[in-house]
Amino acid sequence: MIPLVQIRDLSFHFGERAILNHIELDIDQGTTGALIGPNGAGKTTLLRILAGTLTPSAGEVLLEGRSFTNMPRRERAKHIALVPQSLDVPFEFTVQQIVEQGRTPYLGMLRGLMREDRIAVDRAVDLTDLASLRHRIFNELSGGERQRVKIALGLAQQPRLLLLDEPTQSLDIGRQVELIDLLASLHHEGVTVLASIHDLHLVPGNFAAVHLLEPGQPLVSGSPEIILTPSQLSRAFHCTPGRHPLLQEAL
Ligand SMILES: Nc1ncnc2c1ncn2[C@@H]1O[C@H](COP(=O)(O)OP(=O)(O)OP(=O)(O)O)[C@@H](O)[C@H]1O
Repeated sequence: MIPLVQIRDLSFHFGERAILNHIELDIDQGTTGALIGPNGAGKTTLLRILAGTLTPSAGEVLLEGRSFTNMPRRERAKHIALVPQSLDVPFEFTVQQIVEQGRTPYLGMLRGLMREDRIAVDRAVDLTDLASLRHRIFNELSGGERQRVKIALGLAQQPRLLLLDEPTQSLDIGRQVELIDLLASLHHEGVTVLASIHDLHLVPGNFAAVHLLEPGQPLVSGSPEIILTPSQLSRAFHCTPGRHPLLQEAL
């Protein structure tokens, strides 16, 4: 079966600086992947390329074998949604209004929200347990509450691939577990998930595949048992073995 997404020999430069070099990656339909790597390795950059908000300098991204780069932006947004690290909301938008923005790719010039749009928004609100916050102002929410709103916004797009950029950032441990449970329920609904993540202890048991990105290096992919070894992590994160609990024994 053809992978949902294929990244082929992809490189990316910011000006003269090479950030991603010759990246190869297949993402199979219905899988959950964790994208890990040290600060500055290019995880956000890779997610943004996958979401279509950055264009690769070389190589290509294929969605079910079709060029993703040449697909109209609106069409791309129906397949792949990115939950960013932060969301700047300049006005006093409510949670409901923000989540409704996820329907933008489906709206025509003269077409407001239709029944199917409201169903998708309600479903996203339910999955992220936001019903009680629906009428609150986004900018007045806590970091953890905002995180759930960003995810609901992505879910309202009804993507086949949901990308999340450090989704556990600013979540307490209870909310981290809720997030992991939410990703598991999305997985059961057939949504493919790729999340960049620094909390490596959350990876085993919750993500089937791990993709390790080091600056300027090819992406290394495998199961958590293969990738999350003390020797591999201490090399990738430039940390002496034994100096961090995660580097003392396999996760
Ligand atoms: N707009 C930009 N212009 C120039 N360089 C940039 C720009 N955005 C990011 N970079 C650089 O690209 C590199 C990769 O950044 P990126 O945010 O993708 O890394 P990351 O792996 O997500 O890091 P972190 O774990 O710290 O979030 C970094 O060195 C960063 O400074």
